[in-house]
Amino acid sequence: MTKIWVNSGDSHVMEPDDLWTEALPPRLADRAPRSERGEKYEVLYIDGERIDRQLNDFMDAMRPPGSRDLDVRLKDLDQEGVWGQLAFPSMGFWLVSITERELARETVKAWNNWAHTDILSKNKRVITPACVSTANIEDAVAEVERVAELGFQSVFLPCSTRPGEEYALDRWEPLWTAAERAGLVLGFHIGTGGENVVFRGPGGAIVNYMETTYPGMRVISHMVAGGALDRHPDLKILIAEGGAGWVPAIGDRMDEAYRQHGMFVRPKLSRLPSEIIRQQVYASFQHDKSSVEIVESTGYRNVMWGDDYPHLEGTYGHTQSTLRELFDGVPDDIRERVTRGTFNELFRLPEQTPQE
Ligand SMILES: CC(C)(COP(=O)(O)O)[C@@H](O)C(=O)NCCC(=O)NCCSC(=O)[C@]1(C)CCC[C@@]2(C)[C@@H]3[C@@H]4C[C@@H]5C[C@]3(C[C@]5(C)O4)[C@H](O)C[C@@H]21
Ligand SMILES: [Mn+2]
Repeated sequence: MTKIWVNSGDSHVMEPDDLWTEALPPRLADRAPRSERGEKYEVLYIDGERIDRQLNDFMDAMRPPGSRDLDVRLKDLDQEGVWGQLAFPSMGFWLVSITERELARETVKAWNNWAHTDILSKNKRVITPACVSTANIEDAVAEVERVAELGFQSVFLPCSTRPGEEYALDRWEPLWTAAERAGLVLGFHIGTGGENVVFRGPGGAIVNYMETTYPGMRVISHMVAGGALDRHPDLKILIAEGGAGWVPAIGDRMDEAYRQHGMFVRPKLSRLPSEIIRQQVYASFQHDKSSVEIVESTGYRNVMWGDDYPHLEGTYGHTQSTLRELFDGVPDDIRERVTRGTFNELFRLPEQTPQE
């Protein structure tokens, strides 16, 4: 049976444990994110703060052979039919929790230098976003300009922000300007920037899974209603791993707010929220049938498949069967759009995806 070749808009690199100890002086490296295996949980330390993270068995469960080895990863990808990946950070996700300016700036720079040297410069199929400081916008702008020169095509940002730092606020404007000017896609990955376990009780595993999806919606409402995307029409944002079926629906609801509460709306927008979403907002999913169905039923086309490799929520080991279930009976142009076209609209891979 011929393979359906796809690009993945949501994958992950697993950083070496000594990334920051190798790159930074001890006075900074000792405060960089590090994880230790506790009795039951992986224990995370960030700038001296201890955070009990994931259940050990949860973390152990997600380990395809190539998680930490690029050459083996490419073999995994050939086996699964994935040509290219936009591979988000793993430990690098926690850099967004650092609020001290120098530590944030230096740990981010070290992460980007590692990704450039060990991933981007060593292969033609896996690219990573760059990290930026969320502690100081000036530093974030400087890093955007630096990584654009190095060939990065996107920037990772957390879906949740600290109170008073919401994305609709003006504080972020220099970063939007720099990212648009550099042509970098803003990649907001779900489950970052806030607590991922907010409910302990019946249904906790599913409730918390949903609780990490909602901040992805909030990113869109802030970036659209706050005017950032209207002011920067060439800026594109990707909500990674949150599914895509709900995107047109929130566009409708924001249009309704824009019209029915027009007397309260500020800033006024040059386009309806749903138009801005259709032109500048992208979303990735792994298994959701609804993410494919809404392309044909609503005409929202910025839907991108993702393998979430090497995470448990991803498709490693069952990618081709997932793709056949998703695209059986789906018109070719929609399958092509979701499996490769949307990715290729946002990112340039040195070597193009093989045709089926
Ligand atoms: C949720 C509980 C504690 C409920 O327990 P109880 O029934 O009350 O005893 C239990 O079921 C559990 O620990 N489950 C493990 C999975 C989990 O932590 N779920 C949280 C919500 S889902 C999530 O946070 C995603 C978005 C999706 C799963 C992978 C995820 C945790 C990843 C994983 C772990 C870590 C966090 C990270 C990036 C990272 C490097 O990879 C994202 O920031 C976030 C992400
Ligand atoms: Mn992911």
